[in-house]
Amino acid sequence: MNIHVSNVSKSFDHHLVIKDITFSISSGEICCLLGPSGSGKTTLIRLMIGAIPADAGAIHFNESQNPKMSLLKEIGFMPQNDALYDDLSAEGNLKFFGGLFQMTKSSLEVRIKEALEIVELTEHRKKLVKNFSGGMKKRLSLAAAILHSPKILFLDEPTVGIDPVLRRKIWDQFQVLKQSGTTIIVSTHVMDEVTECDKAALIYDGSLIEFDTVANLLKKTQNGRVEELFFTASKISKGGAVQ
Ligand SMILES: Nc1ncnc2c1ncn2[C@@H]1O[C@H](COP(=O)(O)OP(=O)(O)OP(=O)(O)O)[C@@H](O)[C@H]1O
Repeated sequence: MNIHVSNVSKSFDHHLVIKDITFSISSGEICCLLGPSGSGKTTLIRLMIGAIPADAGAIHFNESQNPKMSLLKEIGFMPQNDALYDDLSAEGNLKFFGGLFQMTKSSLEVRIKEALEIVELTEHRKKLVKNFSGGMKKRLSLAAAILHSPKILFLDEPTVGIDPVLRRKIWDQFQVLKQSGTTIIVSTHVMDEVTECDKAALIYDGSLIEFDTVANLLKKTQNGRVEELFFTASKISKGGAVQ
């Protein structure tokens, strides 16, 4: 599904935190949201999934404006802070989330098995989540987000606390999802992950200061290094030109 964000703004307590943001992402693209802490990445994701209403502007998935009930099943969301039930097992959590998406018993069973394999939690499926490490919770959250095979996947810092080997595996999985047409929006502070993405949105203090392909953005930096994108962001925000 394509995503169109048009002139979206959002304030909290009279403080404007998302400022007239417009961009588009095509089906099967991976777009990362880059910006310093507090720049508005999570808020933008929450606006896109329809968890909070925009004060102005609109968000469309293909031709349909979100939020819309019929679009719910098309959206997968992995929040920054895991939204899991501590007193349920890994499998119990996935059954619960699958139930929300009204998956049939048989497809739920198949998808739980697949999702647990992807995040390497098969052997821990019966364990209560309260006994999970932070990284295991993160992986289970990811399994919950992809369980219903959403057409759009929103990931808010998905690999924090995950070791490099599994992070590589998870990104391989994102690339597989992309190949099958899933559109992925991911906020990240991990530099290596930026080069996995097709497009990047640089956000600073609630404004979209750059939106382009990662290849084009890297060409605009002084040394072609991903880290420079962050410095670019702050230079632009201070009125400096991109060198
Ligand atoms: N529910 C809320 N009520 C009031 N202010 C909020 C709320 N949610 C976010 N904010 C404010 O909006 C701004 C953007 O926050 P947001 O969490 O979107 O940033 P972020 O880029 O995701 O940061 P991080 O990288 O640290 O997760 C911050 O100033 C934050 O304090």
